Amino acid sequence: MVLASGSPRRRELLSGLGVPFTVQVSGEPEDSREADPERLAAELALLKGRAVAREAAGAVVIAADTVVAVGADLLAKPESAAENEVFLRRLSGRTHDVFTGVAVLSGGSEAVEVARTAVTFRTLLPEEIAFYAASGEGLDKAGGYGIQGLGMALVERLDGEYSNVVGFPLSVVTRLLRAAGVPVWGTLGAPGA
Ligand SMILES: Cc1cn([C@H]2C[C@H](O)[C@@H](COP(=O)(O)OP(=O)(O)OP(=O)(O)O)O2)c(=O)[nH]c1=O
Repeated sequence: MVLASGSPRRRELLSGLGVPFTVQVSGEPEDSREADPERLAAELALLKGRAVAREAAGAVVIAADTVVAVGADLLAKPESAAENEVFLRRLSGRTHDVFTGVAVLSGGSEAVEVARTAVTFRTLLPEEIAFYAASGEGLDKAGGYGIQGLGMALVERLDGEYSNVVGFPLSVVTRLLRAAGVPVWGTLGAPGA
């Protein structure tokens, strides 16, 4: 199995599934004009997977992409602490959606699925926004926060899978890998599950 991702969070979560893997990142920039966040997450996950599958014949390749959507806006990774503050002001006191697309490619077949989690932020004080942005934690993360870190303190409520927000929805990952013949936690599961 090959993980087509440079994300340390994905590596860590995949490590827990009991299946050996290597990491290979294509380095090709992903590009899409898709405006719908769910379809975008699926498309980018597939593009990342395909770029690596071309160079990893015979392997099962898994890739993912996380998209944060608030209203009609998509929040990518903030490029500076100042932009991170703008993102946090946008997220404060409201609910946004986190979509992660997971693509599994093996032997010429492709499967892709998207998980969605609704995340509600509490209303943040301006000082809290400045403090969190200055920590730098949000800079390499879609939406500008990390729920697995200090960013946990920003979140009031979750509706959906936690691991999806971290960037690797384990229910989807497990299902797609088993369907591709990878024995997650030592089993392929019930037939047709
Ligand atoms: C919202 C949120 C995002 N993130 C991360 C998950 C992803 O790593 C990142 C979204 O960017 P992605 O483009 O999905 O992934 P990536 O660039 O980190 O890695 P690669 O393309 O090589 O697979 O944001 C968190 O770690 N915690 C969070 O709470």
